[in-house]
Amino acid sequence: MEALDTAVTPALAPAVTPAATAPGVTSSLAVIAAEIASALTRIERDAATDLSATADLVLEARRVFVLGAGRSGLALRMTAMRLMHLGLEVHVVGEVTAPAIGAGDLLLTASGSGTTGGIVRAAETAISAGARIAAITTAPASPLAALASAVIAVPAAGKLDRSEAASAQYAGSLFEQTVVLIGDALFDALWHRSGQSADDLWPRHANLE
Ligand SMILES: O=C([C@H](O)CO)[C@H](O)[C@H](O)COP(=O)(O)O
Repeated sequence: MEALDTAVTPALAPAVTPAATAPGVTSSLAVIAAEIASALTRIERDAATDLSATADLVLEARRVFVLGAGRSGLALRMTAMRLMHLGLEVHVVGEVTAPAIGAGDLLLTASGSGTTGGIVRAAETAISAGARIAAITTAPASPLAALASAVIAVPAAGKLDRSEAASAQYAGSLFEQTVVLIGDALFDALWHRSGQSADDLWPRHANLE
């Protein structure tokens, strides 16, 4: 037990700001809520944003593949689940059951930087195979965006993404939060277009614990 304490202590050492003077969780939550609202509002006003085109690409696709690295990928998995609930054939790239992508398929990607090597290479491969790309990114001039048929440009760069950070949060946190909400907005719009009721979708929810 003593050895464990010794190992953990150095990780806690940088916390030099007394808890009483540091912003509390409630304060941080208010900042995050304001940042999300600002980023999503600015998406609506951004002429480069292609929300409707992305929804159309999803509807037109034979199958939808989703791909993102790290937290961007985790956020996009939530969208993958909802699109499956909608009745679409959806695959998470990297899962053992994901088949080869091909003509008529859509690769829906999320990358804050738009430069993550594995994502860009996968997009190039997908295009070679005849698929189309949709990209959610903070960087509309990035290599990933250049490959995409539709780009949802989110003003959500974090402190490690670019020098002119749009967010006070750590790294890609704001971007990753918006990916979840953009995915929910895509789902919501597509759900209404589908004419299905909530009851129609419910049987597609996982029933194995
Ligand atoms: O997990 C991530 C990191 O913690 C930033 O918050 C990123 O999502 C991951 O590194 C992928 O980067 P991007 O492709 O630039 O989103």
